[in-house]
Amino acid sequence: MRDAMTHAADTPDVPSAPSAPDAPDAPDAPDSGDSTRPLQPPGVAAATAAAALAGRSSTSGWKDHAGRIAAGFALLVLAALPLLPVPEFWITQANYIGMFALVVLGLVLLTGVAGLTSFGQAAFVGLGAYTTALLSSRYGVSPWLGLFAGLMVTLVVALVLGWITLRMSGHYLPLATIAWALSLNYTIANLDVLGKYDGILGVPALEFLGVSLADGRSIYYLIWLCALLGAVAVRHLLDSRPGRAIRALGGATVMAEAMGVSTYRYKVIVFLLAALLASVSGWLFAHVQRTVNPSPFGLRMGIEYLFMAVVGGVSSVWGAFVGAGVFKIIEDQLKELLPRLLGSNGNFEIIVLGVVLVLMLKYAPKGLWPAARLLTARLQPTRALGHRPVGTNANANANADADASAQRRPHRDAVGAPSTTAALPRRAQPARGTPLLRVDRLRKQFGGLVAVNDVSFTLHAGEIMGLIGPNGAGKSTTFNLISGVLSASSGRVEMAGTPVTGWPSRRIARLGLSRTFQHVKMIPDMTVLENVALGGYLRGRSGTLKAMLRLDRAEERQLMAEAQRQLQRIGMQDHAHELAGNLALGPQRLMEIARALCSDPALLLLDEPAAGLRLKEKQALADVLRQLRQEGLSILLVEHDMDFVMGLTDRIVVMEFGTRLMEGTPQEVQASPAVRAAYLGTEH
Ligand SMILES: Nc1ncnc2c1ncn2[C@@H]1O[C@H](COP(=O)(O)OP(=O)(O)OP(=O)(O)O)[C@@H](O)[C@H]1O
Repeated sequence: MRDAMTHAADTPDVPSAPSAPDAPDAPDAPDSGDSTRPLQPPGVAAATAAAALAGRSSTSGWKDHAGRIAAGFALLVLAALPLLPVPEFWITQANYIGMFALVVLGLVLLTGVAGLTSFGQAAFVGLGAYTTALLSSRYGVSPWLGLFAGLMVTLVVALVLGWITLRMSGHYLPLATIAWALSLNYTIANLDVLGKYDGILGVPALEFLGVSLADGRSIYYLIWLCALLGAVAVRHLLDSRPGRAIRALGGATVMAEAMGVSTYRYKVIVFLLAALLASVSGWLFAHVQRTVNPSPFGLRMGIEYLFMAVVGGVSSVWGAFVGAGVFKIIEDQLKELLPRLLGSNGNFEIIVLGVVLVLMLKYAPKGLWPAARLLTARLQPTRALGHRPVGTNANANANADADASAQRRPHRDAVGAPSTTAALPRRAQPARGTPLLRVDRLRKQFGGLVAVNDVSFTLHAGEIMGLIGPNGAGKSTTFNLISGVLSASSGRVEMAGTPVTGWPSRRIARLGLSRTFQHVKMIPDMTVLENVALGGYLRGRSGTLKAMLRLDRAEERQLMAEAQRQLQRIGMQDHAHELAGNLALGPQRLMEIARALCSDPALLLLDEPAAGLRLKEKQALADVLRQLRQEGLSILLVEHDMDFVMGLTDRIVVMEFGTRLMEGTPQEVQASPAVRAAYLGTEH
């Protein structure tokens, strides 16, 4: 168990959606210290970091430049399209692509990033469309008020649905989305007031400052304004404090909770955002079509939105546009072509699209946008690759799409000027020698197995305590009970005088407890710097709206500067912009320590921090931990490397078969025949 890691760190094909680093029984992989850079004492690292950042800028500068030119060109084409003498059909297509992309953007957040699959987004489109259609056509309400009303109706319905379904896991959530997609659609189709299957006719056109948006060319700008604003807001969100928490939802919830994140709250937020984006699309749809009926809001359309997301790249913001565009254009062409080819009418395009989806899942599961990014990264001039900074690799660059990786730019700003960024406030450490952690007859049973059997000990502020014992002794389970990852069967845990037994880990984290995990838990497609910054979650305040409006930059700079500082402290600064999933096990463990330190803890729980490190790295890590102790931090560590433990700890608790065998100084423990017997597996 102890040498296990959560994923293949050197896998070149890093998934753009978070994988499952939280899985407790992840496959074992050999330790690899090769890419580990020696730990450096605090302060020595600054020059190296600056050099790495300077080296980095030439590659990313080229990419940024090319990216900006491509984006500028795309915007120019978008802006000019309605002014050009192109067929009306093109404009209609572009309008639908913009409206579809809005819904798919929600799916990028919900499914691609947060890992919550929904087949029901079309129902939210329907809520937005029907609300404005009903109010504006029957009651003469302004369509702009209809937008607001649609958003409110969607918000209420999504809140209720989210509250009921978002605690479900596995296959149950997608099944639940199918259920509510069907029931919402049938409800709409059977209400007299909504015109049943005939729907509502005579929906008025939108007007803006007295200008009618009745024709396709004039509403085009509004549709694309909404779509692009949605995309920018989603990108901003993903590149922020709440964004990092959202990106943990896809497979790192245990870790995120231990860093103080309420993962359920963020699931609800993402669900609401996706529903609201769909509702805006529905509002536009109603005023483009000037009529609504239930069929565009059914389950089939819900599946097609997911299809678009997968085609474009389910975790990629710009992939939403690619997916919507490719889907709409191919579907329309097939609708024209297939009946002519086959000589009869029918929805043959569905069959072809189904086959295309299966082939895409097989050969390009990440979607077209990430595939295009990979291709352009490969075509990148070798000159630029030659300037790649220490610690990064081509795969990191190529896979750094996730569009979630928009985050890099501000981070560079942040770490580029750490001296001008005010440091985050720090917690007052408890007085040295006072009891900080009291564990009293703590017990955990897994069925008939007593993993932790009435264990008691007290850790005092400012000391480093070791928790050792043979494999299976119950050390990691004890860690999980103390930190709230597992709930105790009985017993009591007190942190700084506060009873925390039964508290969830995010609540305990607020008291200043931070931890690392026996099996590294991280977000592999986020950079090392971002992973570490997630540790500082509780030190920030910026919420979702602030992040989407980009009003969080000052705080974000502080968080990033703090993350950079902690990386420097443990000698990992050269890896700051590398994808965490590309690190070897040793650096991943160090990254976890930096992440825990980023929370400014009073008590640090380290589960096998030295595993995967080379001798010099272990010695440097021990130096860093001693330095932390000097600064007043208290540390409880589980470790199998006896030299490391004996040279570092003040006191040691030895466990065997779930019970506390003894407690004493390193010398007392080393001299104990009982401890030796426990390790040798003999009677005592
Ligand atoms: N979730 C679980 N369900 C059932 N049994 C578990 C669970 N977690 C741990 N155990 C069992 O509890 C016992 C203690 O496990 P634990 O991981 O705490 O030991 P450890 O001292 O940390 O061992 P190692 O040094 O090998 O990591 C083991 O027998 C283990 O198989």
